[in-house]
Amino acid sequence: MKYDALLVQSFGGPEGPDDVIPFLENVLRGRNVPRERMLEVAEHYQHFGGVSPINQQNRDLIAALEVELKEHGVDLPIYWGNRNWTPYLVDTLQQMKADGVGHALVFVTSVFSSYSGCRQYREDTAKAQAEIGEDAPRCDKIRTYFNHPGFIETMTECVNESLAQIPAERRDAAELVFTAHSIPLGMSENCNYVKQLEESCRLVSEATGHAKWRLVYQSRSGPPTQPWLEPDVCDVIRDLAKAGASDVIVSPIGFISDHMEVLFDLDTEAKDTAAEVGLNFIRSGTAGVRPRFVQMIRELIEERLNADQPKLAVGTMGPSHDFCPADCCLYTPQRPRPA
Ligand SMILES: C=CC1=C(C)c2cc3[nH]c(cc4nc(cc5[nH]c(cc1n2)c(C)c5CCC(=O)O)C(CCC(=O)O)=C4C)c(C)c3C=C
Ligand SMILES: [Fe+2]
Ligand SMILES: [Fe+2]
Repeated sequence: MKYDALLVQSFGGPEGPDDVIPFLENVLRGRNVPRERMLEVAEHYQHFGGVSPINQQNRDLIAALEVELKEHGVDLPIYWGNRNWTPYLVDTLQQMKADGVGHALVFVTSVFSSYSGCRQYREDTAKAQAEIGEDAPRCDKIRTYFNHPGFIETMTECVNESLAQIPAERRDAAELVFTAHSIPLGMSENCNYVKQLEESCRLVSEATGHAKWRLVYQSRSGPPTQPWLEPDVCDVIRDLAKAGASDVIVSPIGFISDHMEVLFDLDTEAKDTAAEVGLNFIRSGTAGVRPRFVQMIRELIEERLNADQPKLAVGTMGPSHDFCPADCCLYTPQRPRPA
């Protein structure tokens, strides 16, 4: 297939204190999340000067990708558009149209398939295209990469670096805890989020040779009455300490960069919890601009440009679909019944 550009589609984040509340209002529009939770999360951002690192991380990823594509003769300009903050997707698509882009490949920064990480990005695109009108660039999302060797090797490298920080005599007993964004059970029922996460964790654990792992969740935002994926990382840290563990490695496999949910929910909250209960806490890295990860994105682009290119996947689930079926990652939130 012929494409004229790569679009990096992401979440967006505030770039200063005054951006925080309007950004969170964008994130939570139409969501069943108590206002108190929004204000609590706002405090996390204000802790860091109201600046989310996610935007700079996306700029860094794009710069690394530009070099990677050039070095391998892939001639595609790269654009960047967000859901919740500038540069907004609609403005980016408008610019792409002005630059003569007719058909773009899209790399979405969410790894695992869910409404928020898959379908909502496609809905964002359709909405922006409708606003622009008939000549809006066509956009094809690149398949999910949870079992691409480039993602698994990158996360394995991160976990191996963490294991190496634990004294050899304690290493085998260390608890490897993979984390991902919690989502409402009603959302997880209609997608392969948990299944894909379990497969990625299993593959990374196998590649590291460290069998003592579990998958837990973080960053829950729903009201207490709504069931979300559990257990929560901080509860698990407390339980592990009670059970006599000494070392815990926390690997945020659900995220590709150290954005606010990693810096606050793990590096602040989970780390403090571990300190309280006397556990040695090691936070493992995210993919960021690690070379194998950037190479993976180039490989995913090349397999779409060239039908002869192999579609790489490890484990038992095979490469995911290039085009999402009509019912992919559907979610219709249940509104709480009036009292
Ligand atoms: C109903 C589900 C979700 C609510 C409510 C929610 C609130 C919320 N999220 C953030 C910040 C981030 N969320 C990110 C990704 C993300 N969020 C959900 C679900 C809900 N979030 C999903 C399923 C995903 C996709 C999985 C993933 O990408 O990890 C991200 C990461 C974006 C990225 O890396 O591209 C951030 C950051 C806030 C501040 C918030 C409100 C309280
Ligand atoms: Fe989220
Ligand atoms: Fe999907």
